[in-house]
Amino acid sequence: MKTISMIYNNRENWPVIEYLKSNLESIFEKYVQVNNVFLNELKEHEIIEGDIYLVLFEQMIYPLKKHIKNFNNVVVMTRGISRKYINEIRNIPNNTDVLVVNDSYESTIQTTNTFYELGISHINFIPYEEKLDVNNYYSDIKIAITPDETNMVPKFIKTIINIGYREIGYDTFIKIMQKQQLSYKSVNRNIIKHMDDIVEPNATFKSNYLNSYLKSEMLNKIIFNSYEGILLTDSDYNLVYSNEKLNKTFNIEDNNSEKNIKSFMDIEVFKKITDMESKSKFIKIHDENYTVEKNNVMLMDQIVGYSIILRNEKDIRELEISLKNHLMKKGLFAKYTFENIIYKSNKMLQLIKLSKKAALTDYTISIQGESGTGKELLAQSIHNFSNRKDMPFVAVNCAALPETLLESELFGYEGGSFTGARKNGKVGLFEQANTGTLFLDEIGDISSNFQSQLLRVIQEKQIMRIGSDRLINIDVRIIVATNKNLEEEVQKKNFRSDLFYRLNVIPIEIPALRERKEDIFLLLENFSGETYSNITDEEKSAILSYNWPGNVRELESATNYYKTLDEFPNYIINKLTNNSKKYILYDNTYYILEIIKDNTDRFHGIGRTQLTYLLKEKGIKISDSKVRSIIEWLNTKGYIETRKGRSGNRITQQGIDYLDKF
Ligand SMILES: Nc1ncnc2c1ncn2[C@@H]1O[C@H](COP(=O)(O)OP(=O)(O)OP(=O)(O)O)[C@@H](O)[C@H]1O
Repeated sequence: MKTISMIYNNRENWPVIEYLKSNLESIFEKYVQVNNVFLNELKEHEIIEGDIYLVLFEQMIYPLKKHIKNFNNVVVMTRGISRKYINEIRNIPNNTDVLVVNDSYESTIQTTNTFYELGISHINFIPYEEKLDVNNYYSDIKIAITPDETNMVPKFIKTIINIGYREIGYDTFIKIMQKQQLSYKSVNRNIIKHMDDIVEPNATFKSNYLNSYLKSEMLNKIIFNSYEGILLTDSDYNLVYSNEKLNKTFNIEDNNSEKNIKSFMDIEVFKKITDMESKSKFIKIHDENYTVEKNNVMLMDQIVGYSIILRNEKDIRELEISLKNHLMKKGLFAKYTFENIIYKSNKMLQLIKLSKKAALTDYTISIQGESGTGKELLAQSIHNFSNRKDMPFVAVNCAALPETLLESELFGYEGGSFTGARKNGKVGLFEQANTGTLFLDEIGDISSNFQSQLLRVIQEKQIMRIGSDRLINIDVRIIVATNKNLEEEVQKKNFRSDLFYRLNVIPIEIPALRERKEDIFLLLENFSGETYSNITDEEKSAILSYNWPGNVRELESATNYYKTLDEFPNYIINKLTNNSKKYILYDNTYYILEIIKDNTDRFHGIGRTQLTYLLKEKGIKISDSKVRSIIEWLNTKGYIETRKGRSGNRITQQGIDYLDKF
């Protein structure tokens, strides 16, 4: 709490003394204590205590010389006039003589000056002097203005405009506030309210104050509540500003400015911060990890201070998680990174090197590759490696949607713009992907009309929702993918060449799996897990010689098949044996299906026990649980039907067709 010493000559005008005290207290509330000091009661060299010495007139400063130590804290009070009386004064006819009466000659002059400074000059203000009020000196004057000193107005004057006690001017409050760092929210609010009530000569001052207050409030809102700790110091590391987060980190009581930051930091932390040469550094503070960024504040070529920003690793992670959660909830999230791409081949190594470089740019990337080669996996990895990784990743399969739907999905629409449209309209995927990445899969399949629309969006970086005439700016990185050869499509005139060149800025071609056989076993090992060691050499050579038209996706499903049934599908093994019946050795599924077929007519089907018996009879060693799982798989494929009771398992037409393929 600060003390304001209000200096008066004497106690004569007690109501004003009380009034001014309450005026000060109404603005500074609990933050100040007001003491009245009367010059005529002070002893010879008596020192007045106080953080601020508030005097009514400049003339009072001189007598204070003997009683105060620090003249920096003397403030001369300005006074304003309540707005409600001004119009009454303005309505006085031109050139009228008006007597101004106040309790002392000094205050009478001060009041008169205030009127002139407020631009009221159409009347003649005559300052009242008691000693002249003899011999009808003022007898021609008919109107008097007084700040509540009506009893001092000569009796013959009938019209008195009482403007009430003059209030303390807002510039006085602001001076006190700035000198004593009393810039509390409620104090600022009180001053602004007070400004509306009184008129003061210095109107520009008022608007400047209001603007700077609004600006600082806005900055405060952003900076003060930031999740980052923000600290501003002078060049000697004395605190100039700290926001709430920083105050909490270091337990700083508010408005502790002019303190050296050393006073609230551990010496090691202080040293690390002051010694910092690089812009950013990791520092442990109270056992938590922070990244600290320090920047010089320059004036001409001199360092006048430092701005220091602290980010708690935990907060950054939480922020990332909450953004990711939000995007995940909305499905706008890329799951895969380059770490998830399994490869060994040099071809893939080069491709990943190129993709990583491309990821760091904002150029459009065009991925070409057969189905199942990992185009979406690569697109997601590129997004997660790019600067947009914390922003949305939106994938659209262009071949899966009819043209009109694709258009409304991508561009969105205004409410009620077509039949069946949602009432409130729809935000398109371009907008949802804003600041992130849009992955357009199967781009080779879009209609020529849609090709034109897409070209426009890519060129203009703006979209317009269907049914709207408002352009929306978008900042989206586009990755397209196709299993078609787009160059050939351009030659065949199925794809616009201008769009092709726009999309093909960085072309990446993923080789088919058969063109990078080195990757096959590594992928197989990853997909099969523990069961990898059970895979026989014959199976491996079959896998290697198979040409994998479905690429990695097909290898993944074949491995899942193996994990369930302990063997690979016939069509893979068959390739090795070149259509010879030897495959049966490797393929119990085929053998079981054949037995079921042979038994379907005779017994209307065959039970599992009987089946296992027949298998054993033929010298095939197979566990009961294995037979069960093969039966289940054949059922799910629709190759057999399993009925309860004795009729057991029967082959279906589909099963017969499947067998016929071999
Ligand atoms: N190199 C790889 N490492 C690990 N998994 C892979 C690899 N390549 C592809 N895959 C996996 O194969 C499957 C198919 O990949 P993806 O969907 O990315 O292929 P695509 O080329 O986009 O297919 P389509 O053309 O059919 O859309 C996915 O499960 C993916 O995780």
